[in-house]
Amino acid sequence: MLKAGPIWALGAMSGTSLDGVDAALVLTDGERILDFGETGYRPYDEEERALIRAALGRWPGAPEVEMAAEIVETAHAELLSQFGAAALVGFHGQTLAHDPRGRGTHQAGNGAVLAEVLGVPVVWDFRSSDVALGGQGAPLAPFFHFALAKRIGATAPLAFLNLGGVGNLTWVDPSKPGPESPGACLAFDTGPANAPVNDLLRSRRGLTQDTGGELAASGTPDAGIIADFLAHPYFLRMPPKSLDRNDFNALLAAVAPLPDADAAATLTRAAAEAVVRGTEHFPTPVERLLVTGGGRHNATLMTDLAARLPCTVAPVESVGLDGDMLEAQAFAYLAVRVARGLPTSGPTTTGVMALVGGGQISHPGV
Ligand SMILES: Nc1ncnc2c1ncn2[C@@H]1O[C@H](COP(=O)(O)OP(=O)(O)OP(=O)(O)O)[C@@H](O)[C@H]1O
Ligand SMILES: CC(=O)N[C@H]1[C@@H]2OC[C@@H](O2)[C@@H](O)[C@@H]1O[C@H](C)C(=O)O
Repeated sequence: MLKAGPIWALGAMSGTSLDGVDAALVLTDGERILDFGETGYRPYDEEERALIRAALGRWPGAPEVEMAAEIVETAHAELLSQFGAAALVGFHGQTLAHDPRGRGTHQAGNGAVLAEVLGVPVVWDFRSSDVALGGQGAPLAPFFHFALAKRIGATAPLAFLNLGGVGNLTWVDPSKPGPESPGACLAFDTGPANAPVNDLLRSRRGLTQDTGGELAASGTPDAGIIADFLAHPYFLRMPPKSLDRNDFNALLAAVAPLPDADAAATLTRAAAEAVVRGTEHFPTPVERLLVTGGGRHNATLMTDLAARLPCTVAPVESVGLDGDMLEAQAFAYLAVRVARGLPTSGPTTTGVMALVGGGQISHPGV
């Protein structure tokens, strides 16, 4: 087991929006964050993205999954081998299917392969043991969010919102001693965030995203579709709770008859409303919501949120953090926690029965 004391760990995340791999160095002892280091990004090209997309919703054993895993491993090896100083790697992989109370959760990419290529220990498969112990296996960033709240000197409860393919919220109380302390964190997925609008732009216009939320800004949200969406039982379910990228495909189907701009406006407003519903589960109100993930670049989504929430809504850059790299940094931090035998999730972040340290460690040459 890793001894106490800070090390530079390299985290890597390939998120549900399928844009590419983010990587970032963090100096941490698995409790405190002492510094942030170099970052990098390796986009998937069109062919790679199409092959990963073809594996979504499939499980190990399917040829599409093997193909996706190879792409994920190669992209990570290319990106991570450019970093020098890491003593440990945290490799999330690419979620292809997530069904925690059914077939489980699967992130493509084998950490043992990466450990060989990189010549350093790799922590990976972060979600399976949480699911095996009755948890959702997601979200896992909350313990890192707690450490971030401490690092920025927060003393009152605040929330982090990640707007990736799916959205997730973490409420944290930084006055508690650690993320595993009772009452320190509450976390859950809010609903679809960028994934539906990306899928719309891809199918209607051959684009990857609604840059700046400009198309959505030029349309009118369909109130009936949003009301139907918000009637989904997911929003009333008590957290912790998590989602698969494709759990809300019905929303995308519902906007099919609308013109492009109205469809984009509807999907964007739905993402914002899902977050608002999420905040209703907070144990206490927060004064600020710090937004990370690519959706913070979507001005329409950010305006929709600010107009509907009683607190300050600001990108994490407002407190000196990097919203494009936060999740990669999270997996660097979590890797050190795994290596030190510290928990990475608990009953209030994933609904797991007890505190659990997810992840297996692969060493090179073994
Ligand atoms: N300038 C922009 N304007 C609008 N949307 C943007 C912009 N930049 C990024 N995005 C959105 O953010 C997405 C990428 O976000 P991010 O990298 O946080 O997602 P992810 O990490 O793949 O997802 P997850 O957190 O669900 O795993 C893009 O696919 C796009 O939808
Ligand atoms: C199963 C899975 O990969 N979930 C992702 C996804 O993307 C956002 C949201 O859904 C969150 O639950 C999670 O990722 C972040 C990094 C997390 O685990 O905190």
